[in-house]
Amino acid sequence: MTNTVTIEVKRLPHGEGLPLPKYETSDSAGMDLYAALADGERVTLGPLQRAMIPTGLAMALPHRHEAQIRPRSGLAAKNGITCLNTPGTIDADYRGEVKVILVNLSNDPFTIERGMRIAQMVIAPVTQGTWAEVSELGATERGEGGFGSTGTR
Ligand SMILES: O=c1ccn([C@H]2C[C@H](O)[C@@H](COP(=O)(O)OP(=O)(O)OP(=O)(O)O)O2)c(=O)[nH]1
Ligand SMILES: [Mg+2]
Repeated sequence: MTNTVTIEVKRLPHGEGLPLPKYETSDSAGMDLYAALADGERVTLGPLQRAMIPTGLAMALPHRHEAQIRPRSGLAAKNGITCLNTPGTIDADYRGEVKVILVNLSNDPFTIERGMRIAQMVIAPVTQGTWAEVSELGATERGEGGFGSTGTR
């Protein structure tokens, strides 16, 4: 059974008329976010250009949850479009508009219009950490090895 939590959502004026994000299939992890640009407005990203795209939504996530804004693989594979700060973090206490920072990593311009599904949002539980300061950390098999220390094959 899929876990669900209820998310309060407020449509901002420029979000009116767009559907609320939804899961495209029954077991999808992410809901696709729509670009809430004005009717007829176009944002064209040239190579390596970025833009913050409005979603027209503000939300109140449940305590101890976050939303992760992730790229859509189709846009990445076909058009080189990804989220610059992936995964973007939406904090549970954020009440502003959710925005998507897109960047064009291809050599061709890419145009975004109202209603395009530009990214996806995954809801995830959050664990906060508290520090326990020590003078020595416990020994492990890995130790300080990292960054390829185990080889490539
Ligand atoms: O892709 C994103 C990333 C963040 N946010 C919003 C929600 C998030 O709760 C807030 C802060 O994000 P973050 O902590 O990543 O940014 P910051 O640069 O650390 O800003 P702040 O100082 O406001 O925390 O900005 C978005 O709308 N889209
Ligand atoms: Mg922050």
